[in-house]
Amino acid sequence: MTTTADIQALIREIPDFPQPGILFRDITTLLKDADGLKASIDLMAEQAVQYQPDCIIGIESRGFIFGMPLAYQLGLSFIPVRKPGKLPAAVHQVSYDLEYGQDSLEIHQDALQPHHRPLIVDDLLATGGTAAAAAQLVQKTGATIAGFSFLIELTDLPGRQKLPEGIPVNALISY
Ligand SMILES: O=P(O)(O)OC[C@H]1O[C@H](OP(=O)(O)OP(=O)(O)O)[C@H](O)[C@@H]1O
Ligand SMILES: Nc1ncnc2[nH]cnc12
Repeated sequence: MTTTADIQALIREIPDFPQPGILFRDITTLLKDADGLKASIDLMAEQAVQYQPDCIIGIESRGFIFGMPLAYQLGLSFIPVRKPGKLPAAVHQVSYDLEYGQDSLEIHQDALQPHHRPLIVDDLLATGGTAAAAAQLVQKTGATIAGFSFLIELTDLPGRQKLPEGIPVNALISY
């Protein structure tokens, strides 16, 4: 059986990427291990089901890697939250700060209805700027966020504090 400790051991650390002072948690070494990849999705799905989501939101781009298989495994639909200029129909947009820069995210205005309960999925929670922006996008649609699901949380950064209060947050692995 592949455990969370096994999964953690497959994640590579790259110092000073993409800029000095950042310790980059590289998931490509996990993704190229078939057992590690399967266990990551299985364990995230087992955990996420308790939030009773009715659809999955994946945040471009690493959030797609985990969000889509999670949606497939749980039998749910998938909604992409994308970087600016990629979605073709009318969008909501939110700007946010990253651990290393600034960016914007967009969602199609008709992606969610107010009765929906999306689970927001990403590979990693650092400062929380990205996930908080995705949450703001969901709020613009009137839907209720069921929870947040991450593979990795960097606990020395105040990511959780940036997320809306009272909504469950889970990460498989903490550093
Ligand atoms: O909690 P935060 O400080 O916002 O950082 C976390 C975000 O940073 C990374 O994405 P990045 O913007 O590097 O894009 P990518 O997924 O396309 O690599 C990561 O995949 C998260 O989405
Ligand atoms: N330290 C980090 N490692 C990998 N991805 C990240 N995204 C934001 N911070 C990161």
